[in-house]
Amino acid sequence: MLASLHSANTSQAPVAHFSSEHSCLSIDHFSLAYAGKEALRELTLSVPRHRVTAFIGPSGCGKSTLLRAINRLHDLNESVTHSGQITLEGQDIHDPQMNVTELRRRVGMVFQTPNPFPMSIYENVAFGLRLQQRMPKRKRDDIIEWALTSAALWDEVKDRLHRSAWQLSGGQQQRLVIARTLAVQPDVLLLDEPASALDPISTLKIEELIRNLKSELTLILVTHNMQQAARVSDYTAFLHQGELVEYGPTDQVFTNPRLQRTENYITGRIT
Ligand SMILES: Nc1ncnc2c1ncn2[C@@H]1O[C@H](COP(=O)(O)OP(=O)(O)OP(=O)(O)O)[C@@H](O)[C@H]1O
Repeated sequence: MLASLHSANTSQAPVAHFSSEHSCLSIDHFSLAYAGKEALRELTLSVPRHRVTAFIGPSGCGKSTLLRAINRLHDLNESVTHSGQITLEGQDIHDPQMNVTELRRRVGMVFQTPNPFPMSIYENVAFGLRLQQRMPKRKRDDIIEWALTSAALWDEVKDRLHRSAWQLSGGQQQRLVIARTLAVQPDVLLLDEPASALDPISTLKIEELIRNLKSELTLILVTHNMQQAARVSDYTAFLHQGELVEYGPTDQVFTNPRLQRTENYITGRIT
């Protein structure tokens, strides 16, 4: 899959462009404001399928806002206004035909702090499946084993599936949350600083998991940790003050950025 570079019409940002055949999610001149204050400005980019795309940028540049927009988590916030378009596999996520529950099944979200539900390991992973139509227990058990295996947790929990999820370590809880999200078979996984609350060993496990999961789905990773973005992502987008500054193959963005602003951030001159 080759990314060509072109300039977005409005911002002149160097942007990797993927054909619709390779793109899973497309963001087209998307702007978002909280109570009239712009947090994202005219973002245009497409996210390639079965790759890890990292969003980096200083605090407050709009990374989490973008993830929440992709999941329509701002729907109940009346102060939020937006313009432009986000499409998932060609379908406008704000189209009246779009079922928001189905959107959130197709686009899973994992937050910074692990948030297992106060129930057993098994029930956590089964949670989303129970919202779907009735499923035979045998099939549900198979999916739970598959999701826990995909999240690299099965071997550690297979003998205590009915114990409380809260007995797990922080790193295991985060992998459980990822398993819970995978169980409903999303197309996209949004990860908002998924390892920043974890110790170094747990962080490496999450990074390895992210690299392995791209055979299953498309991943978008928000991280402050540039080494982490360089280690796990295939493409990197640099946001600054709500604008997309640069987007391209991770090696290129980190070793040969096209814009001075990107280099300033990567070398620590913008914090
Ligand atoms: N619910 C909200 N209401 C009002 N303003 C908000 C809200 N959430 C975020 N903002 C503002 O939007 C801008 C972007 O915030 P956002 O959290 O998306 O940035 P970020 O890049 O994820 O930051 P960080 O790396 O610190 O998490 C900031 O100016 C922030 O203050």
